[in-house]
Amino acid sequence: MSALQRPVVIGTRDSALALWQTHWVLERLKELYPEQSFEVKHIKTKGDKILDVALAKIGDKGLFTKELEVAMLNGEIDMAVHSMKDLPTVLPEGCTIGAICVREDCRDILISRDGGGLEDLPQVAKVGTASLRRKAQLWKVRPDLQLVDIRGNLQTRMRKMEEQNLDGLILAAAGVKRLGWAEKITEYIPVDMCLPAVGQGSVGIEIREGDEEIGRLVGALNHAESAVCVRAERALLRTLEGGCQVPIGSLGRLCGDKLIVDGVVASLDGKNICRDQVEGDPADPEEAGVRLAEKLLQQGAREILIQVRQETDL
Ligand SMILES: NCc1[nH]cc(CCC(=O)O)c1CC(=O)O
Repeated sequence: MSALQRPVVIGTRDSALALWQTHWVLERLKELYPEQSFEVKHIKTKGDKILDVALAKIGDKGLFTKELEVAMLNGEIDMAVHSMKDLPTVLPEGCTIGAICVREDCRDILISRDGGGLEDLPQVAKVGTASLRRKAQLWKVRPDLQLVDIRGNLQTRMRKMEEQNLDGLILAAAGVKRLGWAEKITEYIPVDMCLPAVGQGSVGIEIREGDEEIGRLVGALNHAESAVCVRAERALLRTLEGGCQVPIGSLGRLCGDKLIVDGVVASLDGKNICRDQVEGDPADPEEAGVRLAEKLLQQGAREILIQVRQETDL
């Protein structure tokens, strides 16, 4: 591919994790297109500015992505690098996903003060997580835990764990590993116990719809297997109309020539949990995601979601 006669501008949030992910994308692009010049532009999002309110209460879709999309549609940047899990399932008009990159470990992890796993935490231990999805699923196995809201970027959360005297912290493995803190992980939480967030562990590149040059450039970073799994998960979430404020988890996996998709919808207290699995065709991941969502809705997820929306007042 011939180089564009101008630098290609990559937009990113400025958290340490976002920068790590953006530099990973930048390095891959430079390897692929040594003749092309690139620039990185940092953009603050609403989610980076409002740090003292629980995400479930802000409840705003695109909290970590909107300012980047505006900059992209204005032509200030050519692409935006996101954690797929922060990217809403419906994108603004004019925006599209150019690539879903190879997925890191998709699991949630525990960092505990005493170095043990979930089972070793003392009764009524205080554990930090802001995610309703994690709370609901963990309460099912450890109803005694005090799960306290904790927000901010990864460094902030680690600091708050000390300051607030928490016994543990639940985070996504991908972010912790990317920041080089893998040795702090005291347990990988099995996905059978806690299904990850839709898209967790995968980095996505959003581009302008119809921008063929940029589309070709970033298309090379698409990882077919990861993309199939994440597309199925996103179809499930879109069908359930859940945002980060609703306890929904999902994981797509390729097993031979089959796509296996798991999904969960939970009440806020974790007492009512609806979880199931479907098998689908990797050639049509959306069909599998939608079918699983409909199956869950029939099995009680509809009532759970109505109740969650009332309780979170959104
Ligand atoms: N909600 C914040 C967020 N967005 C993406 C990640 C981790 C990296 C990933 O899932 O790709 C995190 C931190 C966390 O949940 O611990």
